Amino acid sequence: MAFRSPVPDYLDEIVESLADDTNGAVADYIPELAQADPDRFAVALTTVDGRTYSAGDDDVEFSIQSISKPFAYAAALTDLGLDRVLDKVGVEPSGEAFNELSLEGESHRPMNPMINAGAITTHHLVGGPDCDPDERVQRVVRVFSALAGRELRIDDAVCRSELETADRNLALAHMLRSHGILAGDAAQVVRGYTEQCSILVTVRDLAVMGATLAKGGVQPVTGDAVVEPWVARQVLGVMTACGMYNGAGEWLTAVGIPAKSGVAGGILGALPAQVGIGVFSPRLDRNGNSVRGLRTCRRLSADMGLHLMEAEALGAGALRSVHPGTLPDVGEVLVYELQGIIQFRGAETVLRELEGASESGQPVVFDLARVPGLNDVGRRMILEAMRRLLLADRRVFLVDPDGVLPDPDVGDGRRPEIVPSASSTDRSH
Ligand SMILES: NC(=O)CC[C@H](N)C(=O)O
Repeated sequence: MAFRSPVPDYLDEIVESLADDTNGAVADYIPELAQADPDRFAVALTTVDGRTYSAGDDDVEFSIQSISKPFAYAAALTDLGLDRVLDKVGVEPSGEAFNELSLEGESHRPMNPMINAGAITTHHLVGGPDCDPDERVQRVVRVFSALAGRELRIDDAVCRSELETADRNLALAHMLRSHGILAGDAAQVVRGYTEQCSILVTVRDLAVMGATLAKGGVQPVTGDAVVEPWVARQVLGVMTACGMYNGAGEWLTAVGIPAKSGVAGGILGALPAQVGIGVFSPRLDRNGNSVRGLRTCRRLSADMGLHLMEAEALGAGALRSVHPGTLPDVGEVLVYELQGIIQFRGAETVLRELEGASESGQPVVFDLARVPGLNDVGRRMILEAMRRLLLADRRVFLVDPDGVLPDPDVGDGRRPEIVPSASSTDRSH
């Protein structure tokens, strides 16, 4: 029998075991959402290397609603840069409901882009101040589609229905205009924001979009760099601080997955460097979060250790061994054999070991054959180690069969000498 991964079985089990929780109620302040089938339930998980697992009603589309907020924020950051966005919208949790007019004291900036006041302002920032309103919505749809890796569309019925009852958002927009935060026509901006909220997604779309944030802006299936790494980081930071409205502190400690919910019943999760998560179940709790969606996230966090603050030995053992070896025409060398992804923590163990090593003057070999990659800090720290060794007149060699340290210029034009490998004499681990 063919091997089957237990991951989809695990997701099936979650859906089965939570299916009979019928607590909560579908949102009815948007008439069209009140029509939703309350029993729908789906979960999807996408790894940062692009594999999606899903269970339940994973092909049912629903309107993205407030889950559009982090992605529109990403688009605004991309279009205007951090400073111009921060000028208009803050990054502090409001501790209030999503539709409160939570403005900061002096600046009158909305507290953050995850509440409606901030999201309406953010929508208007997309494309810059001179962007035509329809073009702005098109830009939002394009960015969301690139994140999801497929052409997304707006549900006109949901949009029309919400616009008929949009007094609250219109009021927010007018207040924002009166404070000079919002420049556009209030009705026009609310229309655009509502269209943005009416974009249809499935849990699989959300999981992939979340995985894109978790992967520093690179869509894990298409490989496209949809947003820059600093944008993904900024968005995840804001989701962590403000994503779950008034429950932010409880959520961060108990679940620890940067997340965003929407009133149609969707929840987006994104755990940096690991996974994106999408859940859908229309019955909501008092805060407007999907009841089964929240429980699903709790299960994933508890069962799979998917928690931001989980400090398991990531990057441990970066220095696999230090051992004497020989190189043809060179003779005795000291081999530093590295392994795993090299980040600050791993590189630091290498630097520390070099510091402790005797002043033998022996040539040093950095063996990266077991290193799949270095992040920017890891790369700079290893190159700096090489630079200091070269300055001290040590010969430095690099074993890098996979080219994980391309162009190893140590900063002053000097480079380590490239060798295929050093044969070890006495291996001592
Ligand atoms: N929390 C939500 O999903 C709210 C989104 C909805 N479109 C609104 O603005 O009211």
